[in-house]
Formats: sequence, C-alpha cells, structure tokens
Amino acid sequence: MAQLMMHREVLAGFGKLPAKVQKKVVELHRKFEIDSTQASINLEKLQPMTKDPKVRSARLGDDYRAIVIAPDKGDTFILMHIDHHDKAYRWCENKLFEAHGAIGVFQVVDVEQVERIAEEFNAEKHVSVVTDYRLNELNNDELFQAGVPEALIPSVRAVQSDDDFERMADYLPPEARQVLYGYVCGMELDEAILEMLGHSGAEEIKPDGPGDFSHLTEVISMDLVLVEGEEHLREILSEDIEAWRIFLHPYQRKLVEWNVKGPMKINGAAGTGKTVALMHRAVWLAKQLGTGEKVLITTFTTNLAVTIKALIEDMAPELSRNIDVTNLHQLARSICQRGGATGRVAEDNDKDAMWGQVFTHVDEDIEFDQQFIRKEYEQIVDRMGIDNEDDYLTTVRTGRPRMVRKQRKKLWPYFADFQKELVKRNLMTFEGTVHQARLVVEQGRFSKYRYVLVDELQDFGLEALKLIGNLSPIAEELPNPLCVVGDGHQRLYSAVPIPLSRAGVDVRGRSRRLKINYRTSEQIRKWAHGILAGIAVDDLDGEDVLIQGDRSVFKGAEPRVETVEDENQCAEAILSWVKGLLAAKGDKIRSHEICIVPAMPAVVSKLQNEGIETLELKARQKDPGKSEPGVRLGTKKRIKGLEFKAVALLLNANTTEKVSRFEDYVAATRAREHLLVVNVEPVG
Ligand SMILES: Nc1ncnc2c1ncn2[C@@H]1O[C@H](COP(=O)(O)OP(=O)(O)OP(=O)(O)O)[C@@H](O)[C@H]1O
Repeated sequence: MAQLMMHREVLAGFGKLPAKVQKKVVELHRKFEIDSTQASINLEKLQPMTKDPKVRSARLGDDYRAIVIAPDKGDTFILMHIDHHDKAYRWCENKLFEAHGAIGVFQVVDVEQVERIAEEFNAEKHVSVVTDYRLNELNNDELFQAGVPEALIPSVRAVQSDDDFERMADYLPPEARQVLYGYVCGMELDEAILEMLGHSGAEEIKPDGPGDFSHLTEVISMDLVLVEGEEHLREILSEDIEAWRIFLHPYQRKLVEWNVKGPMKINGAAGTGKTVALMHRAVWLAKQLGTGEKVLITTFTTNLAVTIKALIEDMAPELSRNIDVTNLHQLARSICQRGGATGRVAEDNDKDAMWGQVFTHVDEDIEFDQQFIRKEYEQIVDRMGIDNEDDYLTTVRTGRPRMVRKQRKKLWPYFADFQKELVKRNLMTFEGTVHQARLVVEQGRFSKYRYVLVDELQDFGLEALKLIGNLSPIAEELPNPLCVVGDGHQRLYSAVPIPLSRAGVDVRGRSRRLKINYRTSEQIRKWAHGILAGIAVDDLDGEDVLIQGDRSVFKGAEPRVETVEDENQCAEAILSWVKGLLAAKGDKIRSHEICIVPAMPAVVSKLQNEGIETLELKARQKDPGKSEPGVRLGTKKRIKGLEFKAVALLLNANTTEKVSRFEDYVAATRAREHLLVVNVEPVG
C-alpha cells in the first residue's frame, strides 16, 4: 500500500493556504489511504517541464497544485510543496529529489543554483584556484560520505574560504551543510558525521539508487514525516503544533532513544533543543513504565517546570499522568513533608534576622566583611550541605576568593551560629531543604522514581545533585536511570560549577553535546557568544566545553546595538524599535512576540503613552501567548526557558561579574529573529 510522507515545508506554509485548499490536502491523503494506485490519485507527470522525472502534480481545486514526488522504487510518495499552479511548477522545475546513496536521507537539490554560485567564486578569483582551505583535504568520496549529493560535488570543490562556504551553505542540503561546517571548524570527518547526523553513516540503510524511497520511513529525517492516518494528518497540520513535536534532528532522536546502562548527560548552548530532547525522552521512557512506576522531570526554575508540564500534557495526554514535573525546591519540599520534616523555608527577612543575631558578636581582627561571610555561607557551606568544621576546612571552593586554613577556621563559628539559629527557629534554607530531602530519600523514606530527567542542571548545587542521584535507580543498576541536561553558559544561580562526579554521578562515556541551534538566528547566536568571550565554561562535569561546530539553522538580521547616556534615551531607543517592529510589513510581529528585559519604568510609561499594551511576565505562570496581547516585560532570570521573536535587552553594567555576563547571554539568546541591545554609558 502506498504511503505518504510530508515535507516540513508543507507544514510550515499550510496555515496560510485557503481553507478549501487545506481540505483538498486532506482529501488527497485520503485517496492514498483508500486506493493507492497512482491512477486513482490522479498524479500528473510534469516532465519534460521538470528536470526530475519523479515530479508529479496533483490538483487541489482550480488554482492550487500539490507537488508530489513519486518513487522509482518502493511505494512511498512525498508531498513536497503546495502553491498556486504556476508558482508550484516553477518551484520544482530545476530541482532534483533524491535519496542520498551514502547517508540514506531524502534531499532536495537545485544543481543549477549551486553551480551558479561556484561559477561566481571562480569568476571573482578570475581562475579556479586550489588553496589550503580545509575542505580541499576531502576527496570526492569523502564529500559524498559527508552527505553532499553527487551532482553538487564539483561545485563544492570551488569553495576555497569560509566566505565561500557561508555563501554556498544555504543551498546545500542540511545534512551536508552541517557535516561540512563541523569539518571546516576543525572536527575530523568521522566525528563531524557522527555529531551532526547521529550515526556514522555506515550502518544506515542504503537506497538502491536516488529514486529508491522504500527505506525512507526507516531513516531518521529532519524534514520528512510519515502520515499515519487521518487523525495524525489533522494533528500535524494543526496551526498550533510546533515543528519540534514532529521533526527531531537525527542527533536529538539518537539521544531521545539512547539506551544507556547508567546516567547520561546532554549539554549544548542555548537554543540547541536540549529541553525538546528531554521532553521527547521522558515520553519515550514513560511508554516503558511498569505498573506503579513513574517518571520525574525536575528543573531549577519554576517557570520552566510549568512550561514543560503543559507541553508534556499536550504531547502525550495519556502518559502525562505518570510523568511528575516539578522544580527542584518544590520537589525537595514535598519530599521533606512526606518524610516528616516540619521546618519552614526561611524567607529573606528571616535570614536577615538570623544573620543580625550572628553578627552581634564580631571578632575584631576578622578581615572579612559581613557580606563576604554571608556569601561564603550561601555559595559554599549551604550549597555543599556542610554541617561541620572539618568538612568546611577541606572542601573545594572553586570560584571563590582564595582562603587559607586559618582564615576558614575563623569563619566557621559564624556558620555554626547561623545553623544553630536555623534549628532554634525551626527554619531551613533553600539548600537546607534539599539537604533534608536527600537524607529522607537516602534513608528510604521516599520511593525512588523509575526514570529521572533533569533540566537546567548547571544551577544544581552538590546536595541537589546527590538528591537526584539518589532519587533515580542508579544504585539498582537499572537501565536509563537518569538523564541530565544543562548548559554551563547559563549558570545564573551559582558562581561555582560542581561536577557531577563530585556527587557520585558517573556519566563518563554517556555524555553528548547538541550543536545545532534552532531558536536564534546565526547572527544572534554569534553575538551572544561574544558576550562570554574569554570566560571558560564547563561541561557540567569538570571539563571545559568546546563550541566548535555550533551553528544556527537559519540566518537573520545583525543585532542592533545602541549606546545611550541615560534611562530616558534608553526608553526612546526601545520605543522606536518596538514601533518599527509592530509597523513592519511582511512577516508581521505581534506585541506578545516582543519582550523587553529588564522592564524599566521609563520604558513602560513611554510604551503605554503611545497606546502600546504591555504585559508583565509573572513567576510560576506560563506566558499566556497570543491569547493575551501586550509587549512582554520580564526580568533576566524570569525569561529563562522562554523565547520571543524579538528581544530588547539592557546590558548589565557590571560586566566583570561572570553571572552578569551569563544573564546577558541568557537574555540575548531568548531572541529568535530580532535583538536590540542597549548599553547605558553615562557621560563624565
Ligand atoms: N528538531 C527541532 N525542530 C524544530 N525546532 C526545534 C527542534 N528542536 C528544538 N527546536 C526549537 O528550538 C528552540 C529551542 O529549543 P529548546 O528550548 O529545547 O532548547 P534548549 O537547548 O533547551 O534551550 P535553552 O538552553 O536556551 O533553554 C525551541 O523553539 C524549539 O521549538
């Protein structure tokens, strides 16, 4: 029986088609289901008008045509493109639609276009030259193994610089583009193939010629989805469905379905689809649960947990009741409650009162101020769950100013006093709650989860890492016990990176890094990374992270950077940018797709005076999306885990603090297409 696969391009444009054409698409699919012979479906061959003999057209009413690619071998058809009659024919006349002989995936190739670019390179250089550009080290067969279609190999040979590569890259099939980019960035070819395609290519099913589509449903594709029945069709065509629900990058897919014997780790810069992979993996694992077993997803921030919970309920309504989603502190609190702990979490005013008590007696010869002592407690003693002097004297204090043993000995009494105050008032710190929860789980007073998944791991302290290690069945040696996901570039709540190995969680050999950025344009991605220039970033397990080969899937406008003198000028700059976006023709931007961080009163009143609605993003609440218009106003911490078409960002003034730069990085990478950066530099 014939099968219909749909290309992501069709889905992307479907919402804009007239309703009657949309209906015809459903009918076309039904015809495939009822009677799959080509005659009944009434596909018209377009050659000689088209270069590729496999191109067919199907009528969708009087004006519209669907371009369908018919296989030479197999029974899998591809619905490739829908447009007005003439435009649809023009779109496909020069293209080839082929299964790639080495990597198996379906590719769309415009040979003439790529040849034209190659000729331009040669003309610009007056002769065809061969330089020592890294791509020249690959022979034709290696280029083919990298996913370059055979017909494009001579043109790819004309690429002699990074500039050439950038100009040609947009016209290469995505797999070839990604592998070659990894290679020109310095990866070995095998490594680039593995990192970009999720497999070595060798084990993939090889088609019997470019028109053999019989294997396409088996190959992991970033562009094709098999339509499995009418209900599935309606689901994937629904306007609200996000592309990531349907199309995973092969590397994401590999991580989603990776069967591992112990804990695994995924890292990747902002926007590389880590949360997407985590959610798909949670659903994949939930399908394997036994009776009474459960999956846990936990995050650091509340907002991300709220967002993930809603998305999982949408993705897998029946499975979601077996997937608990909660943020770390909520999780720790409920474990403590069930374990019988009665203490309340200390609020800021409680802490001020307790420190006030501690500092009633201050040693005269102590060289540290009170602020330093509090910070040392929060970042080291509390985060590491230290409750005795010996442990404090020997603990590793990465990220904090150096101190000798004698100095630490002088500080410990203050910490001990603070801990006594906590006990006296029956209070716990944030970290103390996590510590208590860890003990409850360790003592067997709370049942473990079958599978545990953690997002935003970079902000988890040592106690929190131990807690998630204990909550998952690592010790029982069950498969896939724990999957942790995070990014050291986004560490907002702690200056101190704590390697997983310190909590006894061993991810060696089970760590992978995502490189393809889906959220932000390449221009915004690069700019945001520039903020962190010179800062070493860890891979969550004690090693430095390499961003070699990272790249976005699309390009866009350069971020606009404005330097102003005061808040009023800043507000002017933001107002005029917002007005420009809202008035832009073409791809319309609506107010809820714009976010300003942080929201200064001067900006808010200027927008409101111009009649532009605003909406403040609240803690513990999902962004209401298009149902509630209004330019979003957020804090840099609160917009973590969210994304917008356009972001206006007021840069932090203190750029020497690592956390300030991480905050700016996080805020900038929330922008998909437009980024305005405002830098206030008072004169004088
Ligand atoms: N396979 C995919 N196809 C299309 N879009 C994708 C895919 N994977 C991720 N995305 C999109 O990329 C964006 C970023 O994804 P996600 O939030 O999972 O990234 P992340 O690595 O967790 O980011 P961050 O660390 O910045 O929070 C989202 O808009 C998501 O919809």
